Amino acid sequence: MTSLAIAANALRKSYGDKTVLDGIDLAVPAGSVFALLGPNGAGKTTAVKILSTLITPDPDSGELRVGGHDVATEAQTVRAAIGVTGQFSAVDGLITGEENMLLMADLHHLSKEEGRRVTAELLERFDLVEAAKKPASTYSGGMKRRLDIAMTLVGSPRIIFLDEPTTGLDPRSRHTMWQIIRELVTGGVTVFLTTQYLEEADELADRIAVLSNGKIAAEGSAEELKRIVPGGHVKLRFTDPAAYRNAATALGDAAARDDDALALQIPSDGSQRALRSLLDRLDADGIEADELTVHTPDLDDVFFALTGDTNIPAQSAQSAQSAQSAQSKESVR
Ligand SMILES: Nc1ncnc2c1ncn2[C@@H]1O[C@H](COP(=O)(O)OP(=O)(O)OP(=O)(O)O)[C@@H](O)[C@H]1O
Repeated sequence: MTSLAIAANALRKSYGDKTVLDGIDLAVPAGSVFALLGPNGAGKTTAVKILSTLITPDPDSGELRVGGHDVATEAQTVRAAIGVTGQFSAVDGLITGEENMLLMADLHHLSKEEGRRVTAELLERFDLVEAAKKPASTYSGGMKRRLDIAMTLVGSPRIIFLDEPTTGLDPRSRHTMWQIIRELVTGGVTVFLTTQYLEEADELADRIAVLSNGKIAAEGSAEELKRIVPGGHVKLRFTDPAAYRNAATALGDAAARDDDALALQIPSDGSQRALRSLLDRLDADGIEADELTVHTPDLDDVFFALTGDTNIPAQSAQSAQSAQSAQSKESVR
């Protein structure tokens, strides 16, 4: 069984009479990327601050373990196991990038020699060698984020919290940051990421939780989440007009026709059961499509459905568990 890097049970936080986190559960397997997705003010930073021991949850919260340690009673041990970067960056703009790194090495009680070695290695890894002797205030947004992560890595954390790591970055810097995050995970680090960017969660996260009104409105892999909103369909393409007409007749009103493209579109959640039933119907009439494509809605659809004012119900715990991850976004037969 995979061990959990982060396990939160009924996590609650209120400010006065404003409930920010209304009893959320989190389970993040070690070595995975977990994305907490939510609109502005949803409580993402609050969750990161609690998990990283910067603030305490409400007393009626359940158990909260990070790196196997109880956040309430073993905060020091938790702090030693984690790294945090993001909106409350530790970068000091008045000193150089290298000095920031060396300061961090001091804080982690590395020897002078070891501190210099680790600093040089990380500056190299994050492409900051040229800028190393310049004040960090002169760095671009992307360079500051890279320095911030490099500083976090001085302590060799096993769990890293990245609070909106690419907000405000240009596309190239964003892709560099994604690459850095992927490499961290390859090295066995667990990444807890908050983001407002659906694309980012889709690119990086093994599991995504959508935070809305203080609750986890849905949780699953990107593919699982896409399947809980309407808009999914199966497309059948034909090259033979006769086969197309046969299929259109066999499926009747269930299929939307595109006579020019010889394509039929059938609403479907893309589940194995739905596909089997469709294929059975086609087989029964001896119809063979030249191409079958499953289209699932994208994460934007999910996000707006779950965080906006719509009639999509919140995902039940049971459907979250039973959602299958085998379905790829575009599975072509
Ligand atoms: N110290 C505080 N006192 C009172 N209210 C607070 C405090 N910190 C956060 N809040 C409120 O809690 C809510 C959640 O804030 P939080 O920063 O966690 O949201 P977020 O999802 O990270 O948003 P963003 O994407 O804008 O950073 C907001 O309404 C915020 O105003």
